[in-house]
Amino acid sequence: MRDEGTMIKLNLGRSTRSIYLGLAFLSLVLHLLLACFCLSILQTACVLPTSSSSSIPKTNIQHHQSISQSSSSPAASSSHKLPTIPQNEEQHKLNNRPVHLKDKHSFSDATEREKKLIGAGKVIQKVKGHSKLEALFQHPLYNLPRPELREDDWLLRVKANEHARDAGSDEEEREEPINSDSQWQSSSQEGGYDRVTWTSDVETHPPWLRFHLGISRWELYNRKDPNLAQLTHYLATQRILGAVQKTGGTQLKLLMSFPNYGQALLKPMKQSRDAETDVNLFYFSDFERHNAEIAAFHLDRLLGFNRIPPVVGRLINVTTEIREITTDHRLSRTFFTSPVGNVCFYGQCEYYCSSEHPVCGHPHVLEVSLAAMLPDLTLAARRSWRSPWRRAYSRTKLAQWETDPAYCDTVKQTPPYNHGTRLVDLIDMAVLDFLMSNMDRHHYETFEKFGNETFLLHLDNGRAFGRHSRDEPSILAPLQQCCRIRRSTFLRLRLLSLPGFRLSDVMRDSLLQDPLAGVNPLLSESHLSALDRRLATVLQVVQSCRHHHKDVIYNDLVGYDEDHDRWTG
Ligand SMILES: Nc1ncnc2c1ncn2[C@@H]1O[C@H](COP(=O)(O)OP(=O)(O)OP(=O)(O)O)[C@@H](O)[C@H]1O
Ligand SMILES: [Mn+2]
Repeated sequence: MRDEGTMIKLNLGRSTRSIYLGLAFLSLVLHLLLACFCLSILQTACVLPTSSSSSIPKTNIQHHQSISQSSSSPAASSSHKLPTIPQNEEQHKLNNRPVHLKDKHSFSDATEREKKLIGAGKVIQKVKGHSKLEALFQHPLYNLPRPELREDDWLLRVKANEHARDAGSDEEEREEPINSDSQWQSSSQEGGYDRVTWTSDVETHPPWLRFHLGISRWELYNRKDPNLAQLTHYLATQRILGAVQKTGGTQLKLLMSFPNYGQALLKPMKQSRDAETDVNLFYFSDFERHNAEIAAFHLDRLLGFNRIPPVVGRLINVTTEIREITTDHRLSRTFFTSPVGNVCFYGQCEYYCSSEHPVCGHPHVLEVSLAAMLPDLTLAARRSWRSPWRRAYSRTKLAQWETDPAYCDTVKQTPPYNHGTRLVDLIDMAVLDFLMSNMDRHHYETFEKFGNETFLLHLDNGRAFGRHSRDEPSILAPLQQCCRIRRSTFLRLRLLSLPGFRLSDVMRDSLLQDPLAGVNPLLSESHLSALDRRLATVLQVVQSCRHHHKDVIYNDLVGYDEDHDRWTG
């Protein structure tokens, strides 16, 4: 029995061992199969997103996909060169920001959101290859020879520092902070500001300062200046140190300050993007729109004017970035929590500053526009000019230009419109305003330093883009009544009416560069197509002028190749 027992045990032992061996072999084969299977799946998964991202992003999701490939784009990488942006700080702030982006893929970590905040459009253009926007800016009409600038054609120059020998300063130790008599030294004693470490060497200047130093007699910025992208990135990402109400003007706006003395003018989102202005509301009662400020900057740049300070969209936290840091009691007093738990405020101003017209976070996050501030008035005084075609700002009265068909003859004889380019500059502004349906251009400004020989600043565009279903022909009155237009403007307008450069298309492309484009398109399709319709109207008015008058075209392009004229239509 014992032997039998041992036999059985031995037999059992042998068969168990072979069963184990078999099982081990099976599991090995299965593992191998599994590994092969996984590998093949992983490969497909890696290929898929690349192929789908080669198309023009149309939805939010596709948009984010193409942005997520942006880490190596020049826009993104150049931003790392900025000396003033502490990366950790930005990440920290972004991490604290409640997410309300419609990012279905939601890897939604700080880096993703940061990528969204830096020039998304640059990436989109890359993915698309040769975009209409790129083609437009490569056209000769956007690369005309620039007038040679003399010393007094610059708005500001860094004061030569007698003690610091800047010439050929290749030793780093020599980079001293600007001395106390420097015009760039701020008198502000508030805490939190970075120690000023910039010198007369441009490389050390923060983007806002480079913007100020780049303002010339003929334009606010050079479109090709790489500092432009750095400035918008700066406005979109810098830590907010201060927020106070800006006085002057009628509606609520805030002056925001950043660690290295940069400042921006903030206009908050008050209505949804698609809300059309009530037809029964007079133009002077209309709300201001943050997206109109952003879109106006892009449109002005597309028209080749470069007369609007750069404006960028941003999501801010009204609690941590306004309420908790403001020193403005008139502002902080107006904060409250709405019935649904959103943090709101209304500030103190002439129009719409009441609890019936609150600006509300969601519950803390608010869309705003941030415009780069112009140099302080003590450094660069500006003159405000009343527009000859100013509206009556009355429910009953009409202005003279609305009833007098020969009004322009009077204007043409009145200084400064009787000399130089002032009249055609005003007409440029009328074209811009008609395209975006801005009826609120009561004044315009110029820099005092340049006298009458200079460009016109197109500030305050918050009431543009209110209605897309209607056009307002009276905005074109200066063009219609004077029948005069700059040749460069006319040729660019004609170019923008061609399918290859269509205004609505380049505008859509350009607006994709704004960080808020990742939240919602900055202009609805109806507003974009209104631009094409209005452009056609402008060209018709010029056409009809040319039928009835001589001297319609003011030739500011002497020597410009006529072939380009023919080529653009
Ligand atoms: N980017 C800027 N930098 C410096 N100053 C600016 C800037 N934008 C506007 N301003 C100044 O602030 C003033 C008020 O701004 P804005 O015109 O946008 O406000 P508003 O409330 O719409 O004014 P209004 O009711 O008079 O139209 C302007 O007259 C202008 O002088
Ligand atoms: Mn205004």
